[in-house]
Amino acid sequence: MSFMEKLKSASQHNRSLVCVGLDPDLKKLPECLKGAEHPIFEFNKAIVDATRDWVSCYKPQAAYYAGQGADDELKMTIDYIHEHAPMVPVILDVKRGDIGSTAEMYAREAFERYQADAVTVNPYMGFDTLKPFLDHADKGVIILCRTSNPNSGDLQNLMCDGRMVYEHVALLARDKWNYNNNVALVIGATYPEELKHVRGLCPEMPFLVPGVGAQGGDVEKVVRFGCDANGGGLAINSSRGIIYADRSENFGAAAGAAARQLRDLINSFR
Ligand SMILES: O=C(O)c1cc(=O)[nH]c(=O)n1[C@@H]1O[C@H](COP(=O)(O)O)[C@@H](O)[C@H]1O
Repeated sequence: MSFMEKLKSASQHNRSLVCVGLDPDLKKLPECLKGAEHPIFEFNKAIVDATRDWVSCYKPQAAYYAGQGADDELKMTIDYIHEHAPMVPVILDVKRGDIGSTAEMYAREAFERYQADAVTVNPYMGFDTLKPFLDHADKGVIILCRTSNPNSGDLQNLMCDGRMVYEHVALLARDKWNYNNNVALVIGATYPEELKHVRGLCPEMPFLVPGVGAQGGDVEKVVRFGCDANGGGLAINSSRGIIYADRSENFGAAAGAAARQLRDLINSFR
């Protein structure tokens, strides 16, 4: 099954637009996991076990694994999701972007080494740097468009040929880069007006929307402005807001409850 089919099917089956971000920081893990051989994996495993019925996808952020020397635990986590939550796709959030020959290797890293269903990419260097990802027709390629961070407008809102840079990205994604129907866009929940605008430009494209929870994005606006005509088309990510819902030994159950609560809140606006 392709990423797009998997995302749709998990979203329908679990009636959920929630993406759980697996961004484990060793310093924030519950005491009960300290001293475990693979604490990050054990943490993720409990989060996945508790949340898999309430989500449409998972998104491990690669920096948390690379920065803490835990590449093996990233691989173990993705393998675990494929085995124990096989209908739920995995987005490897690594925001890649480099010249074509290097991008080929990054695509191999995401899709062959880690067996991710989708990857996040940075379009700053242009089409040839995205092509090695886009050519994998069954994999999702999720392109940064209007990101959630405070200074995202520095470049993304610059006017150029009568449009802002992020609008150019949305139009290129819609008209030139989506030749395998495997493209999605990242739009931050912290910029709901831009989300509405990009939905107008790209009525059918799925959007990954990070920035609810810890970054304070407004869930109601995200849903009302971002859904497609069928009330779907969004993967709304929360990482810290779900994985650290409780930092005692009860963390798994608390994450499950937080994911379910976010799912229900989102659904109440659909
Ligand atoms: O591509 C992303 O996922 C992403 C894009 C963006 O514009 N903003 C953003 O926060 N993210 C990621 O989404 C997650 C947000 O985490 P929380 O703020 O803890 O929910 C992190 O993994 C970020 O790297």
